[in-house]
Formats: sequence, structure tokens, C-alpha cells
Amino acid sequence: MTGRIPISNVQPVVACGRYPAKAVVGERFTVSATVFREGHDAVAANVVLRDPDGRKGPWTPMRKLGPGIDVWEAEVEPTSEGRWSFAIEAWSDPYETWHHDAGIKVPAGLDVELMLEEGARLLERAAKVAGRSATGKRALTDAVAALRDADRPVEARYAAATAPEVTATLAELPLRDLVTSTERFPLQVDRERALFSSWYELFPRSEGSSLGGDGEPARSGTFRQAAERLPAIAAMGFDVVYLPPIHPIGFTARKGRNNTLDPAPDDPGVPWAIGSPAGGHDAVHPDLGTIEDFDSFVARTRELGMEVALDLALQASPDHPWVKEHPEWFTTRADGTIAYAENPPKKYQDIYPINFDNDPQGIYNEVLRIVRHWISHGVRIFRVDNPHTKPVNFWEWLLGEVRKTDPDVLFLAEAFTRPAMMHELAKVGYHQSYTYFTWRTSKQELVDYLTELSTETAHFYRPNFWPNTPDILHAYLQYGGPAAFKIRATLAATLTPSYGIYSGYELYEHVAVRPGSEEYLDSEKYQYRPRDWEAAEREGRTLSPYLTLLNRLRRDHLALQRLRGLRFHETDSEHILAYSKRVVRADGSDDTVLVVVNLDPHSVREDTVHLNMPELGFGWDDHFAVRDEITGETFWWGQHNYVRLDPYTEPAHILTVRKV
Ligand SMILES: O=P(O)(O)O[C@H]1O[C@H](CO)[C@@H](O[C@H]2O[C@H](CO)[C@@H](O)[C@H](O)[C@H]2O)[C@H](O)[C@H]1O
Repeated sequence: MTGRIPISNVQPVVACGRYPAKAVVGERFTVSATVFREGHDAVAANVVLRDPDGRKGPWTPMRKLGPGIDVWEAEVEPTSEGRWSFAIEAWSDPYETWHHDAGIKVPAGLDVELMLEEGARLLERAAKVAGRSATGKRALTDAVAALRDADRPVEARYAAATAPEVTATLAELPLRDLVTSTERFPLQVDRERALFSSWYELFPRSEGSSLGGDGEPARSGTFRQAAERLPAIAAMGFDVVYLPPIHPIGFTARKGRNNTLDPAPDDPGVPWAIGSPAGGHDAVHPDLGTIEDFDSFVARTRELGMEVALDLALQASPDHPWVKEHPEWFTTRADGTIAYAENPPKKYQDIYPINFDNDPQGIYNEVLRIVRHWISHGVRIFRVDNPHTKPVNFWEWLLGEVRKTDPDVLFLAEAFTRPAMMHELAKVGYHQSYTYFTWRTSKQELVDYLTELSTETAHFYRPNFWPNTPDILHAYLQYGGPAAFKIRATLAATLTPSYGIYSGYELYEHVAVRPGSEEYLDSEKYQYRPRDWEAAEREGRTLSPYLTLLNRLRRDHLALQRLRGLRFHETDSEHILAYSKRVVRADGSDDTVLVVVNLDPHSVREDTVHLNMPELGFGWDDHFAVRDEITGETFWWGQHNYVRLDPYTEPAHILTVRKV
């Protein structure tokens, strides 16, 4: 049934409240609803935010967006992790109704004494509301006396009842009639890294590895060697070190270099082909070292202020212990064979997919055991490979179980598939999700996609932007030269609060295995990839100083740590993209970053940026100082601004706004 005061279109609500909306600790976000009533009496609304213990938050009145719209909103800010809730209360506002009516009738001389007495009775009632401060009470009783003081001029009596101290007192604790509440809507509040994180993907086996040759076999790097690379990653400002699977790799149907099906004897195989006689998902590859070496790697990562994210790829090489111990976990065909996995058109001939329906309880328990095993080794983040090829209700169960014991453990969904599945995975509990960003390169594509991500889906889908991954070397990077790497890193790092790069990005690695392919030549998925980081630094062949700057700006600017608050600004050229990120804090202060990017990595582009000034907190005719954090230059900007961006020097402005 509709309540006495109708309340509809409550946001943020996911699937009618079946799943929680998402926020992180300290994230201020907008709650909104449509509220109205019959007739002409005034209505108002407020949000009731409750913490995980059910305690109510501070009184949060909502404001009406504009006349005739009936949309109300307010900002709330959860302060701790856990399952919060919120409800909207709508009510009839007798004081506001009186204020409006008396404002018309008293000056017109209509029902004057009656109106003033009705006002006095209302304020008398308001003075008795429990919890009213002594000062507030006095302001109201003084107004009551003034309203009834027939010796004063009528205007003065009316003015006393509408004085700022009276309206402020009533704003603090209003008179509320016909209070109508919605149900409580769930809100999951996670630790901040669920929203704001900077990922670096690293194959530990490549650090200190050798490709062999001259009769020498290829040699794997180890956890201990990979740990030596950690300080450089931390110095660049990354905070999550993501490791592709670290488990033993199968021999049967092992793949060779460049995804060939006839490996050389010393080809190491693909890390995602998990399982060999040395163990399965709970073991470490013997070439990488021991579990103690892994523990030291995790500890060193933490010492440097970062976290390890581990790959969770639920599939098995034909040599995985599961294949012998639990043949029922796989689908056996009529000829007795098990079909290999596919993600069409990709073929994964070296792995078997799991059939979750044959022995759900057995598989569920085994996966939970594995996840808990790695949690016990200090892993608090999992990057889940191809979650869209497993049942959604399995993920809902698994993530729910983990949340019960380890609510700080985060999961990133690597589902490159249709939006319905990507959204559902986020709704049932994934904290972050990969996106289509890698393939959105034109201005219109970026505007459309980012508008969707930062508004329509922001309350349940936290995007993580990757300019490259070991599977995706976009043509833009293959043919755009170093400028393309700068441009895509700038976009990824400033458009959304979570982004990541796969190592080698800073070295501008850009050669595809063949024209038209997005696969790297000599991909690290199939072989070791030793890199001479020091020589690249020495010779200035690295983007790492720029990445360091981007990550510093992300740490320094709250606006870059939030998804909501992104606005695009008009530009004349199809090659120039302009946007701002802005956060207004509870005390009214704000943080604003303006970014202008030349999307054309080949040519200098000049253009005019037309700023939507109110979106930046300015009037249309205001002027203000901006500092380009890349070059250190300061400009004086207003509504219309000339820009010239040269991809061979700096293809972007990252401007911090100075308010004077
Ligand atoms: O299917 P996606 O594009 O989402 O890619 C992810 O999953 C793949 C399967 O795990 C994985 O593919 C790699 O491992 C396979 C199994 O060893 C191998 O057959 C593929 O050639 C190799 O690319 C991919 O890396 C991962 O991101």
C-alpha cells in the first residue's frame, strides 16, 4: 500500500532492495526520492541512516531540487564498515504550510487574527517537542508571545514568527505530521580500497628470469626475486600488486610460446592452466619458491604499504589433482573425454572447465576452502578470472560466506561479457569490476560510457580501468606511440577511482603477435619475459615518472578517489575531452580537479573548452586560477578557455582549481 505521504523512486536502491547499494567508509553520496502529497499543504522529507548496530545517524533533512519537481535529496556519509541501512521519512510540514498561507493572507488583510493565532498554536506545539534545546524553546515561546501581542503592528507579529532563529530552530527539529516511512534499504559499506585502488599486475616468474638459449634452459624468476621489484612499484604509488595464478602448471596440452600448441621442452606453460602432480589451487609453483617465500612476498608488499591481489581461476589443467579425485566436477562427453574450456572465439585447450551443477556442495566447499587458505596467508584481495562462466548464485554464496568471517576481503570480477551479467555479478557482491574502458577510445564513447558508470550504475558497480592487460593490447597502444600510453594512463587514473596497469606498460610495450590481434608478441602468458627496468630508467625509456605523478595526484585529491562527481564539459573538437571531478565535503569545502586530454596521439590539437561553471561551484562569469599539475604552470580560467595540447610533450592538462 502507498503510505499516507507517497514516497517513490528512492535511490540508491539495487533490485528493489534485494541487494545492498554500495559505499565506502567516508564516502559522501546522495540519497534521493520523489515525495509529494494531495492538495496544497507543504511536505518535507529526511533520511534516516542506521549503522550496522541499528543506531540512527544524525538528523538529515532532504532538500527539494526545484519547484514542481517533487524530487528531494540529501547527502549522507557512512563512517564505518558493515551492513548499514537507510529509510526515507516524508511528512506534512504544518509550519511551512502556515508560513506559506500566512505570507499571502496577512499582507492582504485576510483572516489576520485567525492566521496569527493559528501560528501561535503551532509554535506552542513546536516548543514542546522532545529534545528541543533551551535556546530553541525560548525562540519559539518569544515568537508565540509576539504573535499574540495585539499592541504590536501586525507586520511585526508575523515577522517574529518567521524570524531566522525560529526557522532555524524548526529546521533543526521540525513539527512533523503524518510521518510516513519507507522500508529500510540495505547499504554495504566497505573499506576504502574497494573504491579507490591503483593496481599493478606482475608475473613473478618473469622477475629475474631468463629465456634460455645457447644450450641453457629457460629459467623462472622466484618470489624472492620478484620481491626486489616491489620497492619500485611502491615508489610509483601503486597500492595493489596483482599476481596471475601462482600455482603449479599442467603438462598435458601445455601451450608454447605465442599460444602455440607444440611447446618446447622448457616452455613454462600458462599460469592459468592450474594443477599438476605438484598440487592444485592451494599450492605454489615450485619454480616460484615455497609457501614461506610467498608469505615473505606478502609481508614485504604490506611493509611497503601495498596489498597482494591473487588470481582465482576456477578451472583445471588435465593434470590437476581434482581431475582424478573428483571426475564428477567436470563434464565427461559421450566418448569419455572432457571438453576443454573456451571463451569464444578464444580456445583454452590446456584447461577443463568445472561443471558446478554435478556436485555443487562439493565444489562450493572446496572453493571456499581454497579462498580461506589464501586469506590465511595474508591475501585480502582476489581478482576472479572469468566469473561469468560460473553460476551467479555460486558467487553470491561464496562472497557472502567470506564476508561473514572476513568482511575486508575484496573481489574484482574479470567478466568481459554482456552488461546484464557484469551488473548482476556486481549486485550479488563483487566489490570491483573490469570494464569496457580498454575499447572506449573516442570522445563520444568515453562520454557515454563514463556517464553511465558514474551515474546509472555507480551505486552497485565499481569500475576498475585497465589501459592494458596481458590479454588486451589495444590497437590504440600498438600504433599510438608513447603519447598513447600517457593519454590512456591519464584517462584511467583520473576518470575512475580504481585503475591498473599490466607491467611493461611503463616501457611502452606495444608489439602485437600479428596485425589485427590484441595479443602481445612473445606474451608473458606463455613464456618468461625478463625486463631490464634499470636500463630503461637510465635511458629515460619509461613512463614511470608520469605514473608516479598520476598516483601522487590521486592520493592528494579526494575528487580523484571518488566515482560520483564526474562531469563532462563541452569542447569544440572531437579530439579534446574535458571533464572535472569534484567532491564537496560536509563542511562545504570542496576539491576540484579539471582534466583536458588530447585523444589524438599523433597531432597537436587546439580547441576551446566551455566550462559548465555551476558544476564547478562558480557563477557563469567568475574567473579562477588553475595549476597544471603536470607542468607547474598557472592559468586564469573562466567559462571559455583556449587549450593547445601537444602529444609529443604533454597531451593532457591536469588542473587543480584554486578558490580565492
Ligand atoms: O577469457 P578471458 O579473456 O577473460 O581471459 C582470462 O581467462 C583465460 C582463461 O583462464 C586466461 O587465458 C590464458 O590461460 C588459458 C589457460 O591456460 C590459456 O589457454 C590462454 O591461452 C591464456 O590466454 C586469460 O589470460 C585470462 O585473463
